[in-house]
Amino acid sequence: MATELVGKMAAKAAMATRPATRAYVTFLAGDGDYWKGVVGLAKGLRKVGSAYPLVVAVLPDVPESHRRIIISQGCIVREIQPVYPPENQTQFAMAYYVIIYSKLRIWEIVEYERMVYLDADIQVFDNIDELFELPKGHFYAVMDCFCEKTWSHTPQYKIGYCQQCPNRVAWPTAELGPPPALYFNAGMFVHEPSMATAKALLDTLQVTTPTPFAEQDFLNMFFREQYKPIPLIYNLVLAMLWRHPENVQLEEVKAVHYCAAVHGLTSSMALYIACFSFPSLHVCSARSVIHRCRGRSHGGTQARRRTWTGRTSRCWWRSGGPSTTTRALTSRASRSSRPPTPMRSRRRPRSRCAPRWWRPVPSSTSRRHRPRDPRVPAASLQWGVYPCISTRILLLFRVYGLGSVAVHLYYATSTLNCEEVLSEEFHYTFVNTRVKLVECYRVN
Ligand SMILES: O=c1ccn([C@@H]2O[C@H](COP(=O)(O)OP(=O)(O)O)[C@@H](O)[C@H]2O)c(=O)[nH]1
Ligand SMILES: OC[C@H]1O[C@H](O[C@@H]2[C@@H](O)[C@H](O)[C@@H](O)[C@H](O)[C@@H]2O)[C@H](O)[C@@H](O)[C@H]1O
Repeated sequence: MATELVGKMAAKAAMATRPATRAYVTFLAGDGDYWKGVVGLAKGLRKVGSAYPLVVAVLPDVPESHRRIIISQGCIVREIQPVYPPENQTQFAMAYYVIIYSKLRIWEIVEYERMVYLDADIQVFDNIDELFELPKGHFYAVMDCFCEKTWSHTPQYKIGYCQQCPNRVAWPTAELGPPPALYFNAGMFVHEPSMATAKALLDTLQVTTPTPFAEQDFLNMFFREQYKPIPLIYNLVLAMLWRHPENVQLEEVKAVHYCAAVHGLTSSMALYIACFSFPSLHVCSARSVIHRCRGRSHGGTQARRRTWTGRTSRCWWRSGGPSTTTRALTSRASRSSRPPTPMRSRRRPRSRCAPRWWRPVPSSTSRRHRPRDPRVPAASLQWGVYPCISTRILLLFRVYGLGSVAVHLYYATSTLNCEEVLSEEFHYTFVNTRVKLVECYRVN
């Protein structure tokens, strides 16, 4: 507690002395729940002792009530005008991407000589102020992944090529020409606002055919020469966990991007909404679901049926470990009955690079000899998962309190060590029709 207080005082002092030429910036549009993501982002940046303010570029349609809340969290609200792409028949990957071109307005916030843009569905778990010290003249962002279904319109997806794992499927240069240029995720980037750049962006946009990933595709085209990849610890797109776990050093992750986290889990969302409105609903623990899954594991060789137990490693969230609520939920939940019907993935999981931190543990290895991470609730240490479970995500939740759902996420994939995930509690908020994970730090 004392260190946190010192961190905050240091951050306030640093903020007071440093010229306000640097700031984080996010984008907020509409009257949906994205403001909650902004609140979570503001709390996260404060909690990690960031020395710079958070500017929120809001479209005119953001209600006054939402603006007041984000201002109360110390954000600087800056209204921007919408930017629309030229009229075109192109289908965006997501219908609402049409408004996200307005993100380009942040180049007009020229009172800052350098800004770090973060989507409102990003949460920061460690200080990332060092990004402001990167050499000027480049566009810094994290490489994206092409493996989610949202990429099904691309040749990369069709042949199973991904820049995150270029050796898995070689790019067929003979048929398709040179491989695609490195492509970044536009949920986080470091940029230098300037009216000249803003004008060049908006003028170029008016003569550029819109594409499925809207402003992300556009920015990748515009900054193709200046783009410099930075480590994924600054923008861990959740899909990386089940697509390229070998590229993820969980203990190093500083910012998590909750996009593509629960695409297409419509029945689970319906389940959430049901629970969301019946506050006393209590659902089972991951453990009973795993036992149930064991009976359902599909395919896979006998060798693969061994119980694998990921090593006990630090959970991502540098908190002091799960709250008492988590422990209570974990232990209490383990007594509950019928688990929800596990989701089945519609597609057979793509061949994956072998996950790094998994290692086969002979069944004789008793739990006694496994190192115990004190921050991970005891219950979750007993869980191993069969790598061949095809179910992608089993969501277990208990509704409590006013409108927040404490969720114990269990990714029943062959790649994720459930200990890392189960050791944390999330607050779900509903962001439009897509459930997003936003860990909202409690109001301090
Ligand atoms: O209705 C919307 C849709 C998007 N956004 C903003 O645009 C960003 C990008 O949208 P989204 O996170 O849905 O994109 P994803 O990374 O999930 O594709 C969000 O994080 C918000 O900051 C918003 O404020 N309102
Ligand atoms: O407008 C296009 C968006 O493109 C990016 O999201 C994508 C990308 O992450 C894909 O890799 C996922 O598969 C996909 O689900 C997700 O929507 C940015 O994060 C977001 O800010 C925004 O620019």
